[in-house]
Amino acid sequence: MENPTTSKVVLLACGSFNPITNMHLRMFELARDHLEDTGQYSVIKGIISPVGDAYKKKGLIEASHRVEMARLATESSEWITVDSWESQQSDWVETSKVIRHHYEELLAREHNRDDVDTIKYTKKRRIEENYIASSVHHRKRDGPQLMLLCGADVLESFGIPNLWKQEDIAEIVGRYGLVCVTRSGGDPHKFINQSDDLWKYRKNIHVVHEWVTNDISATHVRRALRRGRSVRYLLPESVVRYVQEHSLYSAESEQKNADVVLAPFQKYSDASTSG
Ligand SMILES: Nc1ncnc2c1ncn2[C@@H]1O[C@H](COP(=O)(O)OP(=O)(O)OP(=O)(O)O)[C@@H](O)[C@H]1O
Ligand SMILES: NC(=O)c1ccc[n+]([C@@H]2O[C@H](COP(=O)(O)O)[C@@H](O)[C@H]2O)c1
Repeated sequence: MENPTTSKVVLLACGSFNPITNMHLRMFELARDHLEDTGQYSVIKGIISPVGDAYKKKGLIEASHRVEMARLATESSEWITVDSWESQQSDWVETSKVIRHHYEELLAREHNRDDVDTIKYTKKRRIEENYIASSVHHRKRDGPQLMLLCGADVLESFGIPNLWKQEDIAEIVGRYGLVCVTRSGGDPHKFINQSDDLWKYRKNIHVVHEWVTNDISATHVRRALRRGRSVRYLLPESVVRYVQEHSLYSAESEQKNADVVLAPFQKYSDASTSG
């Protein structure tokens, strides 16, 4: 049964997922436990959104493979899903726009649910229209919240000059909210403290401490694969099989986009640091 005192949350993780690792999946579990422990939130869904090919990061293999691996990895999860909308766009989509897209989808889904509920309700009890309208309004206010889920490296990347637009950071953190999982070497609390912009929105930033030092990274996995080393237990078994079947990640694939001088996400000229 839904607890009426908690806010429903959908977690959205954006990244290359090149390939998806066990740590990406663990990040969702850690975030859900952390938010639900506060007694204020109930996490209803997790969305993995792999970036499109136009991101042009070095070594980024085709989105179709990355999406498929993420699908295999989440097959057994009851709440983590994969969404390919971002990966199918021909141009790179800034993260703020990806969040906006998913938020609109959530609202549309809620709206449809409200419509169905309203019809059922009217049929059953024939309550006056204005009462129904007010209950629909109430539900909207209590609709799910969308939060961006990321590792501490992404939060700290907010401080890299010309990487993120200041208004995008304000929108992501101020309007939606952020759940940030610690990663070895980083100190998100210190970073938030040193940034005036982030400090302003500190109540919307949930830092989740990962006590088990776990530095699995996709970079490490790709390196092991091109050296013919085992990646078992770093990735879900189904993903290990997929990588083998399609002979993914070689010295050659690591050179993809190596000649791209400035990738699209590095091209802002009007951006400034997060303060
Ligand atoms: N070990 C980890 N601990 C915490 N967060 C992580 C970890 N690995 C990945 N993440 C987070 O998962 C999201 C997607 O990550 P991404 O696809 O860039 O993986 P990555 O392992 O950092 O990749 P790469 O090594 O290719 O840069 C990011 O928010 C990233 O910070
Ligand atoms: N300005 C922006 O919106 C911006 C800048 C850099 C990275 N990103 C996003 O952050 C994620 C980072 O992923 P990687 O760490 O794999 O590069 C990607 O989803 C990327 O689209 C967004």
